[in-house]
Amino acid sequence: MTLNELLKPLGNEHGLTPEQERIEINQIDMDSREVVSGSLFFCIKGYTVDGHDYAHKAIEKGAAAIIAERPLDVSVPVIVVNDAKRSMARLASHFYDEPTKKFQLFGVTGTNGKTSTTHILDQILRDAGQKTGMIGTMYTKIGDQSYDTANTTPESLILQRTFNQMNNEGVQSAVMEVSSHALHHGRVRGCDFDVAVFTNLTPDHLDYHETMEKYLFAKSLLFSQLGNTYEGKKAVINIDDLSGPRLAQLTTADIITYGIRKSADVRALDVKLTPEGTSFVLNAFGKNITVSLKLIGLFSVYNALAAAAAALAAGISLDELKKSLEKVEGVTGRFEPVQSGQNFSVIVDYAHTPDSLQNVLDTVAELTKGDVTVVVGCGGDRDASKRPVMADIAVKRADRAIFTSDNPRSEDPKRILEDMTTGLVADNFETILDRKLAITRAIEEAEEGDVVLIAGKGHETYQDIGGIKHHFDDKEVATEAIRGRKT
Ligand SMILES: CC(=O)N[C@H]1[C@@H](OP(=O)(O)OP(=O)(O)OC[C@H]2O[C@@H](n3ccc(=O)[nH]c3=O)[C@H](O)[C@@H]2O)O[C@H](CO)[C@@H](O)[C@@H]1O[C@H](C)C(=O)N[C@@H](C)C(=O)N[C@H](CCC(=O)O)C(=O)O
Ligand SMILES: Nc1ncnc2c1ncn2[C@@H]1O[C@H](COP(=O)(O)OP(=O)(O)OP(=O)(O)O)[C@@H](O)[C@H]1O
Ligand SMILES: N[C@H](CCC[C@H](N)C(=O)O)C(=O)O
Ligand SMILES: [Mg+2]
Repeated sequence: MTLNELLKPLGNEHGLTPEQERIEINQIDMDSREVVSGSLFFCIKGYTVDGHDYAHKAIEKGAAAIIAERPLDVSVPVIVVNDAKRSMARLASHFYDEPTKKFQLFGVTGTNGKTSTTHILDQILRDAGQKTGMIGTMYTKIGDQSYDTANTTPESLILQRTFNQMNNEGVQSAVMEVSSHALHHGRVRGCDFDVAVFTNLTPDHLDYHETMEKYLFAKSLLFSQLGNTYEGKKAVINIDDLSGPRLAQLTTADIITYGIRKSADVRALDVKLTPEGTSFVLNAFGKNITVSLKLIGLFSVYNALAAAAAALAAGISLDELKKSLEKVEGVTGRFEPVQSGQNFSVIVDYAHTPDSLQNVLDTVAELTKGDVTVVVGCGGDRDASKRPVMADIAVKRADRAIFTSDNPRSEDPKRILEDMTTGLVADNFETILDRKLAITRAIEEAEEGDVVLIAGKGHETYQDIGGIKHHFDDKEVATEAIRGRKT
């Protein structure tokens, strides 16, 4: 594609000579280390460094033109824009010929349940015979091939590149998690969502968004960018959540509500929770069907409803989706039991917000007669306001809490534990900084019928201490501790 053709979405006035307009662009990049001969390089101001400082490196590697937010004294054409990130999102979708217009795109946002909901929806779509793509916290997946990702929702350029690959590989539907950071940063600008799903909104990321109002505002961008009703776009909204009705007001798309407590288009009635699974009557647009899930807890019913409503929005039949819901297995690291022949339960879960910890502890309490010990910490360089709240939930809803390190990142792990426990009035907790020791202690002291809930890191296979990722897997450590017990 020529530079002139590539720049079309930005308007026509770039001050380029006819010769510069004809420059052939064969790749677009935001990382100088990936630039090849003929790349267009975007200078992005990051949190750590400023991409403008890497323009020279990019040119050394063959960049043919630069998009920047200020003029640069370099040997290749520089197109100056007000906001390089926004321009990148628009140009990336154009460069790859608007890939998301060519398949069905589902976006799932909300504080908790995005990964779980996307996995359930993916199962339903696959069972309906579709080739699917997935983008989220755990990986990017195209068909059966998965790729590592650094973010829950990657930067626009990486997103559009991935969508292009999905398109080339014949993907019919893609399901993605859309984080509030991504919405606020404009990473999903240029994504043509067909169905947007809202799970819930509870406190998290307030270091970044500052207030719940601003956090909701960021989430709402997914719904306000959904387009108008004539395009058949659908907004799938949890109407039991306090923010649900507000989001419904912020979109002109068709609305499909789901929930349990209130009247909704897609509703679960007569919910029965057991340690083995969950059953309910699924009432969808007036039609009833019974569903038995292998998934545990009321929150899983919400995730199943969200996925079911999105699938119905996309034309999947109720009978088809019932079959998928009944076979869907839990996602790695989400309420996942660790079994090594012991006579007590060990559950690894990814609860890292107050609401998810509360939900999971309530679920455990409801399903068990024994004592519950929770092992939990809070991540460093993340919302510190949730630390005392999570500690308070832990001591109130478990019989005993062991507070430990999560991913301290650049913070002093002792300080994080102090943030959690200073002012905590309770006598049923202790702090053990070393996560392995904390898990081992909880498991060594468990008695028959008890539950040990290891929360916060779920599927993660590392612990980030001071920016270095050490191998750490809660499930591995728990299995080792169970095997090491004398009885
Ligand atoms: C705070 C934040 O959002 N950071 C994101 C940001 O990193 P950054 O600002 O530090 O980037 P930087 O290193 O300063 O680089 C700036 C620019 O210089 C370029 N560069 C850099 C070095 C070089 O040699 N050459 C070069 O060209 C970089 O490619 C980049 O374009 O841009 C990176 C590339 O896109 C992201 O991976 C990174 O996410 C980090 C990993 C992160 O932790 N983000 C969190 C806050 C986040 O976004 N989380 C949400 C999920 C939240 C949730 O709901 O749970 C998510 O969607 O992941
Ligand atoms: N619908 C829900 N409501 C409340 N808590 C939930 C819900 N679904 C899952 N959880 C809890 O939240 C944890 C994380 O779930 P999941 O990974 O699906 O969320 P997520 O929104 O993808 O999180 P992240 O923001 O890290 O990507 C689970 O381990 C469980 O404890
Ligand atoms: N996507 C979440 C993951 C948190 C996981 C937890 N283990 C932590 O490190 O805080 C975040 O970036 O806030
Ligand atoms: Mg996720």
